[in-house]
Amino acid sequence: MKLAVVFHSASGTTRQLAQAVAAGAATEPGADVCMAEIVGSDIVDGRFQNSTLLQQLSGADAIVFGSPTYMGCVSAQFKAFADATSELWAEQDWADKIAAGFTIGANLSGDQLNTIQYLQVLAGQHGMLWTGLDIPGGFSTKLSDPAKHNRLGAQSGLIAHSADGKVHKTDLLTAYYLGQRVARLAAPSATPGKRNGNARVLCKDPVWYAFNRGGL
Ligand SMILES: Cc1cc2nc3c(=O)[nH]c(=O)nc-3n(C[C@H](O)[C@H](O)[C@H](O)COP(=O)(O)O)c2cc1C
Repeated sequence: MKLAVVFHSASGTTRQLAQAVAAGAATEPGADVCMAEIVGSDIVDGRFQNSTLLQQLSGADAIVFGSPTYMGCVSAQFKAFADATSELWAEQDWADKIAAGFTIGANLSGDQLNTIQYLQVLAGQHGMLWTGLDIPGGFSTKLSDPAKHNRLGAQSGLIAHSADGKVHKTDLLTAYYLGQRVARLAAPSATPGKRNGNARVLCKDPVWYAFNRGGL
């Protein structure tokens, strides 16, 4: 199973989340995970021109989209990438791939949800199958989750917040979990509507990469 994380990041916080998503996805047995970063030189005269990256994504079973929130939506660089997928859209090349998304903003309520919803619409246009987070913020009565994943409580995708350029450990752990979840759902053994194998193991310790498989 191949999973790609495609993202844009100017100052590195979205990149850290992307790395965490990829690391979480890599824990799924048989997962082949790649990071695809959208960079300025991919964009020529306002158009995203990196056809190699697009081909790479077409070969994936699951794609996780990541962008910083800029002015209440994805960054211009991410949007240039999204516009360039229109030829693939015409063929519905990405139909039935699993999709998910994440974003980060400097304000606690900095309109990040609109970014997630844009990513969800993008996935919908491609006929992809969107997956969010199955963690109800701090309100779970069934989960033992001392790390308090999904601290900001968004479930359509991961919303993170950083006021100082540092990424909160819990946001990284939630990104890691999102990667695990997407990889698990994209795995050939996945059964729709059922959790399989080692599903839904939350980290007990909010330390980056201190993944504890004895979770639940
Ligand atoms: C042009 C621009 C627009 C931004 N707009 C928003 C915004 O609408 N809401 C928000 O919460 N943060 C906003 N931010 C802050 C960024 O989302 C935040 O710094 C983020 O961590 C940057 O991600 P990066 O480190 O991956 O580049 C904006 C930053 C820039 C440069």
